[in-house]
Amino acid sequence: MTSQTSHVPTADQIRRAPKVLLHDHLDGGLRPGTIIELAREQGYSKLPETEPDKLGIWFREAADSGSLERYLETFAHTCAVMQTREALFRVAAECAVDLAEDGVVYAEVRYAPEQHLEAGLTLEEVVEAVNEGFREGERLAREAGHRIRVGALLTAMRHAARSLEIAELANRHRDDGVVGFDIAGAEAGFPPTRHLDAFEYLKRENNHFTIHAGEAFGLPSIWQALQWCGADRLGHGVRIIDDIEVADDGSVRLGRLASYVRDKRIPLEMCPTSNLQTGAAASYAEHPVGLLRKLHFRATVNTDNRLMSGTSMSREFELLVDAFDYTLDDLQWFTVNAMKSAFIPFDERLAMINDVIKPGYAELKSEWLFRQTATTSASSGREG
Ligand SMILES: O=c1[nH]cnc2c1ncn2[C@@H]1O[C@H](CO)[C@@H](O)[C@H]1O
Ligand SMILES: [Zn+2]
Repeated sequence: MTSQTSHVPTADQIRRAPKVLLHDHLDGGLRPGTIIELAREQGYSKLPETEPDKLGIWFREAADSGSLERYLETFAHTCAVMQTREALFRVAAECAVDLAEDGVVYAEVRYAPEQHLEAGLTLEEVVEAVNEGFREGERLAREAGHRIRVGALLTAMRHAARSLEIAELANRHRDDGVVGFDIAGAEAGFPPTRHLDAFEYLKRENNHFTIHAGEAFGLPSIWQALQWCGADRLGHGVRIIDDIEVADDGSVRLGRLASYVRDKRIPLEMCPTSNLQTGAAASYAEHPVGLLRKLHFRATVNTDNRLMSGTSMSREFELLVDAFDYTLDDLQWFTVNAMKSAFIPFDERLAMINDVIKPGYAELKSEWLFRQTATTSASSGREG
């Protein structure tokens, strides 16, 4: 057994590996059982299923439509039950606990405050309830022996007209658990430049933002997000491969935009399963993350919506290990990339990399040594 093959991670090692998640929607990650309980408490009667397993399957299948617009329709049910302080607190706490159990040590979780005002909460109250929920989830995770830190990203919906207001909200709460801003929703027909005032405001405030771009629409969306809006990161960004040519002899030519993305180390928040469901990629093996990792783009791996995709960080890593034969070194590379790209201060990112991520992977990588010793002594014992 060579050390190289020993480093092909097992499912158990992937789960125990420290992981960093930059792109996860709070309203796309509820436990099915929680949705059912909240719906019952709140008198919401439109759920398509009332048994947790069936509801989980319903979300996955409904999200498998091949279209981003149809995929997004499923969020009507999750948002419907996230309209009170108690519900937001519970969903946020469970999110932190679930991520921690899956081995995520740092997460930026996003949601759109404007979608949680139907029962009379103010934007401020929504942010406070979610922040309190994340703190509670971090505490519960610690009690269960896990360490996780969760930051919030406030999303504005790109079809709506509240982005400046949401950007101001994010800025007001920047020292209080909100680490940045995002825009999401249907991409085609809603270019990021519609929200230029919000992005310009955040830049003047020296604040951070990511933009969903290059998922359901191609290079022009990525170009606008970077060169007009000044995004720090790209949500998905998979269509950047439209600006990369791979010749038959394997040589690669990057266009101007792809070169810029790689040269400037623009982080790509890639979400493989979500991309298969919305039609942005055809299969795991053909997912652009494979090529982008080889070309040393600042690629990261993410869940997007754990409920709609029936996934977790560990599962996304497992699927990529199957598709691309990734080793623990590759998973560490994605994880360090993600931590470098987080919106928390540099010294804290560095400490997470040096004190949590690298030691965690080093520990996992050393395990094969001990397994081999045990096998050898057992077999020599039998022979003797
Ligand atoms: O992959 C995606 N692309 C674009 N928008 C999305 C995606 N996943 C979720 N949302 C949208 O973001 C809102 C806030 O969390 C969700 O309600 C959903 O409408
Ligand atoms: Zn997303």
